[in-house]
Amino acid sequence: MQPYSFITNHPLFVVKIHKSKIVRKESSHQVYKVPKTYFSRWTCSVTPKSNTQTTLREVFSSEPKQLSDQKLDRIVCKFGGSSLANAERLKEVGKLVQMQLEKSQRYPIVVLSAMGTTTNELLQAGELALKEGIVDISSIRKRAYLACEELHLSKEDLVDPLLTTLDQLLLGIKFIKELSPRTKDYLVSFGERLSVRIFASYLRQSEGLPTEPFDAFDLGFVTNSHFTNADLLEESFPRIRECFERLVQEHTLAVVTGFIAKDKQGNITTLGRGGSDLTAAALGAALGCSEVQVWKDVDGILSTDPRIVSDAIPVPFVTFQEAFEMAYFGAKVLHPIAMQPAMRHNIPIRVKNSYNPEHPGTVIKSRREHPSENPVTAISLKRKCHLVDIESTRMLGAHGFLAELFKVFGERRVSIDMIATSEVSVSMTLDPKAFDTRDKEELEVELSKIASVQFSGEKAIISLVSNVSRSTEILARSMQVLWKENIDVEMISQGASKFNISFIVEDNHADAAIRALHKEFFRH
Ligand SMILES: Nc1ncnc2c1ncn2[C@@H]1O[C@H](COP(=O)(O)OP(=O)(O)O)[C@@H](O)[C@H]1O
Ligand SMILES: N[C@@H](CC(=O)OP(=O)(O)O)C(=O)O
Repeated sequence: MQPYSFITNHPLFVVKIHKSKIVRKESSHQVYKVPKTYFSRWTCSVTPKSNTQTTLREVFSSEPKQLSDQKLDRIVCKFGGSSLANAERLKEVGKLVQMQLEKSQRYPIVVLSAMGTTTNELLQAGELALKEGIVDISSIRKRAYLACEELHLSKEDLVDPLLTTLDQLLLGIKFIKELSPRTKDYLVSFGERLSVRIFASYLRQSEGLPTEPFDAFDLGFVTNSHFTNADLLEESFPRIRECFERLVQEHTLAVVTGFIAKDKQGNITTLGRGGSDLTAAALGAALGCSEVQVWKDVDGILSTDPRIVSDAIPVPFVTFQEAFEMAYFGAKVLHPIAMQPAMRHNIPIRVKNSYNPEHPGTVIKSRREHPSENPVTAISLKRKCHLVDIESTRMLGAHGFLAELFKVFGERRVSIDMIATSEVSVSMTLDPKAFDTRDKEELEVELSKIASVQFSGEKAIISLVSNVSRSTEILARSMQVLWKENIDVEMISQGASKFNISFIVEDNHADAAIRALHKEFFRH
């Protein structure tokens, strides 16, 4: 089928419309070239549902919908693991979904992560099977069974088939002694696949809602094969739209797995930790929804990590770029890439608290209507980064040095976060998540061919997401504060991003630095 094809819901015919000149003639289908006045560049195949005299003209008597520009008058509501810890929380989330339904009179599209810490437990179970030869899914089984019992659902039909397959997968890991990134993705997919089935069943049986669970890969989510951190392919967007229109009726409340997708070979992939936010934003963008709501356990995006500063305050508004900088530089609250589809299609994201639904939370939009008085919007922290100091062994100013350097990192898919250069030396920080000991050894060997290299671990990047047009003030106040705290700044990056000023400090000074800076900009 062509990517843009869709099926109309005519009562008398199954009508498949294809954006192509020629449609393969299937035995049971009559193929019609539709008159230009109805669908320019569209052809269709029509299968009568029953013996009927209805003419084609009647089938196409209404104006065709323009698939690509059409907006869907629904919102996407994503609930993360922190909102789905147990049966009680699932009931609360059920209430929030009903509230949304009453408010808008439209079924929201619900995206769910795995319940609580299931993803971590699945990964631990994989490691245990690999390293100790022990197959143990008791914590995962217990959570799923407890939820079924408390929600009065039959565990035999709902979760047992998935748990049996999970058991077999772990046995496979134990015997084959292999836990490749591909297997890891298959392993963690059980978390989201369990949660959507339990929640959809609960809403259907207890609340009488027309709910159906969907695995995101059945709704068109296609990625490349970078297992554990796969990129959503552009072709997913028209596919999602086509699948959604075909599989989800107007009166269906769809509950979709976050985080997981499939590659073109049909292997299950994941979008990176926290990737359900991206699933929600991609669905919202593909379907032209009016809003994407991301429900967490905090009152929106806070001025800094609440685990370091307990009185961090909610930020009512941030731009997409600011949210991206925050997320990329460590604020765990949102997946860094999630902003991209929403930003491209100009769909606002609202971060809300499922434990405090009355709070307005944070709105993320393209543009700020009024400049904020505070030059700093929020402070984020990325810990345990590696700092690499590289000095060219070639003569001063040799061209192509930086290009060669970046090629070494690019080939190993190691991303560089911050960078500072002088004539012959370069210092950079590396994302700890995309970098392991083997990468380090390989990088050392390759880089030593063109430069002298020194790695030092245990660094932290502190990022002030801010109005950079006030950078002199921000830098002066920040340096003063850090100087008083006796904290050395090892590197500064300012100016490259219009929304971010970053400093490198020793990791063991990071908490003190964040507290001092937060006090200076938010609590003075
Ligand atoms: N700047 C920040 N604003 C809000 N939350 C933050 C921030 N930085 C870190 N966090 C942490 O992010 C958590 C929410 O993200 P996460 O656990 O991924 O939610 P979920 O699993 O519900 O998607 C919060 O509980 C909070 O501890
Ligand atoms: N369950 C996955 C995906 C996810 O997005 O989770 P959460 O929404 O709870 O951050 C993870 O733990 O990474």
